[in-house]
Amino acid sequence: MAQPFTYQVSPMRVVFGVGTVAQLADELDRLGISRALVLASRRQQAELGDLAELTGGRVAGLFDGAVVHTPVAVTERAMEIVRELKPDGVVAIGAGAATGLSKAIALRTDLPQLIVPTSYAGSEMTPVLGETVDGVKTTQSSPKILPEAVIYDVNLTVSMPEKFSAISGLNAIAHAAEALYARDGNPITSLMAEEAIAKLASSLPDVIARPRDLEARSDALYGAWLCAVCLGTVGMALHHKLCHTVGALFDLPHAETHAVLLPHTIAYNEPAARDSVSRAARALGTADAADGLFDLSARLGAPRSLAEIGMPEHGIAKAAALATKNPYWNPRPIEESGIRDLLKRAWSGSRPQAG
Ligand SMILES: NC(=O)C1=CN([C@@H]2O[C@H](COP(=O)(O)OP(=O)(O)OC[C@H]3O[C@@H](n4cnc5c(N)ncnc54)[C@H](O)[C@@H]3O)[C@@H](O)[C@H]2O)C=CC1
Ligand SMILES: O=C(O)/C=C\C(=O)CC(=O)O
Repeated sequence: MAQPFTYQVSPMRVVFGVGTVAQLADELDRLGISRALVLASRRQQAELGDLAELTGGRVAGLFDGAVVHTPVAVTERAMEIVRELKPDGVVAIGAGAATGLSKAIALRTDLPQLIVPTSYAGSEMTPVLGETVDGVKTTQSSPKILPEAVIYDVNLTVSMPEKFSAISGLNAIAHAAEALYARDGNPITSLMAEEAIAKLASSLPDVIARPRDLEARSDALYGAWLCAVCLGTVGMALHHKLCHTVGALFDLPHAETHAVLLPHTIAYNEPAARDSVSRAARALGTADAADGLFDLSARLGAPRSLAEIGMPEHGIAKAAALATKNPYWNPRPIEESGIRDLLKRAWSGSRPQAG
């Protein structure tokens, strides 16, 4: 018998393809944006050329100070520019850091947002924003945070360094993997999650081998988009909570933290969500999802230990205590001693175990 479920689709326009950034001016018109604040790094500005030309003159100003984990101090600097220039919309061209800043501005102003993602992080599809103050990330969800439109241009992902592409792809896979056992999961999201994991698991090795291959890049971006839809549709669980806790506490790189922790959090949850986790294994083409993810990381040359990405060993106990203080819903009860053991294994890069 089918499980009862609720399924709600986000009001979001998506344009996907190769060279789609050329449609930026048309998409701005659709949203009624004629004076955009553009959030883009110098590297992206150089890659895109003349932004005034690309947007048909619809630029009020530029801000290139977005950083990972959306610190409120950076948002306040950007808000000064918003108050000064009075733009009628925000355009973020960049990876998750630029998207996070755009969402933080939209939360405060309700300005419409158009996002052009350049990594596989997936924030552009979600009404979720995590903001950081003094090493603590607080996550909230609001319809104001959800971007109105997204242009996925495969060309803009080609410059993503190979190693970061793999790591960012594992961040995306985490969204789909957790969607399979989400409390508010539903059949459509699960179908997308399986397809997403399979697409990324098969395309990421090709992206590493041939980073300029548009077919591999296109498959990876398509998989990342599906993962992002999953994250935008259902709630997060232990894996995301743990990443946010250790990421903000020790200022760890976001996607790398996901890549290291994913096999361990999936192993922890597997005894309580066998059917869902077996769908992830099927998508990976392995008998065991946690082992399959651990092996995929090795194959992609992604980091496999928290030590390697800068977490101090003495931080394990503090992180376990913090992660269990205000936990997200999770299929398996979140127990501090179990999480401490999980973090010990992830810190040293040991093979995942249910614990
Ligand atoms: N709220 C949400 O739903 C989500 C939020 N996030 C947030 O996004 C942030 C992480 O985003 P990421 O994309 O992982 O990292 P990021 O935005 O920090 O970018 C990482 C690095 O990759 C480089 N890069 C990205 N795309 C590139 C390209 N095409 N060519 C060359 N270099 C490129 C960037 O310049 C940067 O140096 C975090 O703050 C995280 O919390 C991530 C996923 C979902
Ligand atoms: O961890 C993720 O990839 C998903 C959500 C967030 O990063 C939340 C945020 O900090 O914006």
